[in-house]
Amino acid sequence: MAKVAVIGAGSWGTALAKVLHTNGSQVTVWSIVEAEIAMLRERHEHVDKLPGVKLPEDMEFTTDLKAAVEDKEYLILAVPSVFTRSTAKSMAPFVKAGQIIVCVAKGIEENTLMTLSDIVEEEVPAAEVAVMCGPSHAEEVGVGLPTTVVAGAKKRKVAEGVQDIFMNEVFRVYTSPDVLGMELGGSLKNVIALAAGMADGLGYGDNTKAALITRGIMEMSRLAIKMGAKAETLSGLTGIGDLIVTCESRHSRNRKAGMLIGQGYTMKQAMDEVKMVVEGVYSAKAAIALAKKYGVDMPIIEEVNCVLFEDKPAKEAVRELMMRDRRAEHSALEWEA
Ligand SMILES: NC(=O)C1=CN([C@@H]2O[C@H](COP(=O)(O)OP(=O)(O)OC[C@H]3O[C@@H](n4cnc5c(N)ncnc54)[C@H](O)[C@@H]3O)[C@@H](O)[C@H]2O)C=CC1
Ligand SMILES: O=C(CO)COP(=O)(O)O
Repeated sequence: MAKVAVIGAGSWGTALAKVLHTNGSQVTVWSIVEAEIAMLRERHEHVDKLPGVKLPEDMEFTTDLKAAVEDKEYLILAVPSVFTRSTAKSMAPFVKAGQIIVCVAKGIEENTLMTLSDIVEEEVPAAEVAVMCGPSHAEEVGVGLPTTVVAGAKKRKVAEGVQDIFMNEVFRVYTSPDVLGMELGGSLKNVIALAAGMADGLGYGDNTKAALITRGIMEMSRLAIKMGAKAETLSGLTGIGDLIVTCESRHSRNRKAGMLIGQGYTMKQAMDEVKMVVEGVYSAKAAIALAKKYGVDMPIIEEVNCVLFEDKPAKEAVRELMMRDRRAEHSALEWEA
């Protein structure tokens, strides 16, 4: 039986805590939000963020970070990306060499352009750092619908350890050494999902959605590969797989926020309405900064930035994408002489 703490009690942390407990781990859930812990203790259910998913009576809930972190083999870091650094910094004094921190959030830090695992390595040098992501909405994981994800780490042993504690007959976990590719896939897809949602909100159709997903994965891949990620990762679960689920699913927070913006809500109104974290809004500026730094063309992500931060109407953004200079689909393909 592994001793595990889930740090962050939003919808994802709660769903993963349930998976770990089902698999026989002893699970402690920590949140900085006292009212959330009080609710979890009393109701054994996150009634706001994951209603209908009952948590076991012997799961512990605490606001005491030291107690949560100490003596645990695995620390599952499930706070939204904007709180990753502050939470990691607060955990650092309690983390001992060899404890494994698994980053399950998705994002790129706006001012440093760092991935979340890099932030955790910087803040908690004693820890071994892993990531886990893929096409996995909490609402479906919480009720045990078959789901596949990938556990990533530089060392195979660490990734396989994460695979061991999470894997079961409805939660299949692959492993990968391409942590960078996984994290870029998981973060950039949220920005494309905002665009897909905007298309839905504008009343556009399946053709538009397919175009955004296909051209979206191309621009995500262009950047990720230039940064050193592997092409296979972008065409796997944490790339195209996660992009498909987030652009299509009724559970997707980013798609929903985009849809509201497409219907005329402001970014702030849309984020308030979704009530859970809309990571694409935070990753959008970082994505465009990385595109500039690495000299990569990312037209969809550029237009999403214009809609979010420059009040460009979503309809106008789609028109501009459609009216870009004509070109070949794959510029590297050669023509007959
Ligand atoms: N919900 C999902 O289906 C999935 C979410 N993720 C990722 O997991 C991360 C967390 O997402 P959700 O659980 O959906 O978010 P959420 O919006 O449901 O939960 C946010 C939680 O953050 C915590 N929090 C609030 N303020 C904080 C602070 N100042 N410091 C530290 N923690 C604080 C609280 O526990 C709060 O419930 C995101 O990066 C998301 O992209 C990844 C896969 C699936
Ligand atoms: O990353 C996630 C699911 O894989 C959560 O983000 P969305 O809810 O926007 O899809």
